[in-house]
Amino acid sequence: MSVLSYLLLVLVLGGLYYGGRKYGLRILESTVSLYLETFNSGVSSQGRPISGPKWEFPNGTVIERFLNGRANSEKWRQYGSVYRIWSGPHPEIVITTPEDLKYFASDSNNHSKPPNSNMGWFLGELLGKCMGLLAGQDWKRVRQIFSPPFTHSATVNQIEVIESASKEYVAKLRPITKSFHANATDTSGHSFTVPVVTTFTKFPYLLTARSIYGPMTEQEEQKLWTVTQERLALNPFMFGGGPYRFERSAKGFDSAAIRKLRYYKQEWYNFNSDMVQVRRRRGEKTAIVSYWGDYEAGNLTLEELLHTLDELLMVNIDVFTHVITWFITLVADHEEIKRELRDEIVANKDNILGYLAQGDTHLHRCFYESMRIRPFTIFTIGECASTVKDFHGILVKPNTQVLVDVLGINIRNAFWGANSEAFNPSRFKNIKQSDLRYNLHVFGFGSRKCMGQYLAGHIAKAMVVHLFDQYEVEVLNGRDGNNYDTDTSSWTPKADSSLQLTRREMVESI
Ligand code: HEM
Repeated sequence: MSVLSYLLLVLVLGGLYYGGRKYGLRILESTVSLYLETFNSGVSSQGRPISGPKWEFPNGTVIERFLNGRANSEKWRQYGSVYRIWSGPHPEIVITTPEDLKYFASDSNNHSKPPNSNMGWFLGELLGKCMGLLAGQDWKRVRQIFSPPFTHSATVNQIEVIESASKEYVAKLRPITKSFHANATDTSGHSFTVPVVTTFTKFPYLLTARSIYGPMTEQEEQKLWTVTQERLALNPFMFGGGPYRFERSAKGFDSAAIRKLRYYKQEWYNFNSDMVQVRRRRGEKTAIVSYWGDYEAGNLTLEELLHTLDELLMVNIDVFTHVITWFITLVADHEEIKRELRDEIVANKDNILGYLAQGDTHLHRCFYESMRIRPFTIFTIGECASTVKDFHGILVKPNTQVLVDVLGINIRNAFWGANSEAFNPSRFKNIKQSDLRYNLHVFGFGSRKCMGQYLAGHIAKAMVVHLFDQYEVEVLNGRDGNNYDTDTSSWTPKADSSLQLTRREMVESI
């Protein structure tokens, strides 16, 4: 080899190495995108082509959809009203209008869910068989077993307990919050400051747990809280995708995560089994005893039982905290709305239980309005139709997951008028319930509506009623003009405000 050709070879190899290092990721992403668009497009080549963001290493666009949903909902509008994103190698079709939602939901009884919601093996280990991811007869069977304590009438029977526990919790906020975070500061003799997220996470969670386990001792609550922390520590792997999508690669890549997963699964089994034994010995017929009985009778598998309990508690802790933090922050930050709420609370103090259950109150409208403008997830969890779906010529193949852009329904929708982003609970006053069906997404749609919606509503409303009755509530930090800070430490973007609470000694307590 001559010196010249050797130099040429070195130049070419060096160029490839340098180019690979500099552009390797882009080349990889473009190649994978092209491959997936050709061989796993999710749409039929007989119809109109679909566009959407490019596949990104290593998970497609799924992380972006969960953690940065609000910004992406805006950014991805450039792809039209129906577009495609990716969860790992799986195409997911996003619809953004009430008309398309109505058309998609028209046969929702026959919809299914893709295995592990397209999130891979690690999520499947925790939630693969939970009710929310089942379909067909399996879903019907499991929903029938789990739903009795959560029906409207069953939760109305729990309101008294929820109401008095909330009143007590709120009354003791100063000593309670001082004990679990250092920055629950006294600003004067009557006022103190609390961060909304930590103050309203554990208590509503334990109230939800009470509807499953019945009254719990302090030790049982502490144990549940410890297991919950172990479970929440697994969320990054569950959402992280990459190697965690497959059993082999997860085990090869991160044995520590696998050890944590196994430990949690054993602890979760032990906790529930212990709770059942104690309640059985006392002859109590709480929901957990009935669920466990169905498992022993062969009506539920152990995975269905433990995964669904995980869904009810561990998944929903982030959902519920999200909803409560926005409910409180938005009311606290709108003087007129806050005043109207206080007046309504005073007017209803002799019938507080009935007031909490009512759906035609300012309180209820505040609850719905906060969920409308601050949904816990911008893109829905998604489901698949069993037939081809024709969205304006884009033919989505059966069993392809379809997601709804909730902001497209709840905000960027002519139904809500010009000021659709403003927090204005009164807008619900003149709207018929039936008109909300495809124009509002808060507790889901079709037959898969949230099983915990009544319980969640009663708990959230009871907390808000007592908070605003007992204190003058102001948003101290966490707002910058019209924008609010969000807590991005987990998968739902909670309101990250701090509240100044001042005892309302002058107002007669309920
Ligand atoms: C205010 C708080 C809550 C909101 C906004 C909410 C919202 C939702 C939504 C939108 C869905 C449909 C998910 C999908 O697209 O598949 C859903 C499903 C579900 N939710 Fe909730 N949820 C809340 C609280 C709760 C609580 C506290 C529980 C437990 C007691 C719960 C249990 C469930 C279950 C089991 C499902 C699956 C239903 C099925 O597939 O049949 N939720 N929820």
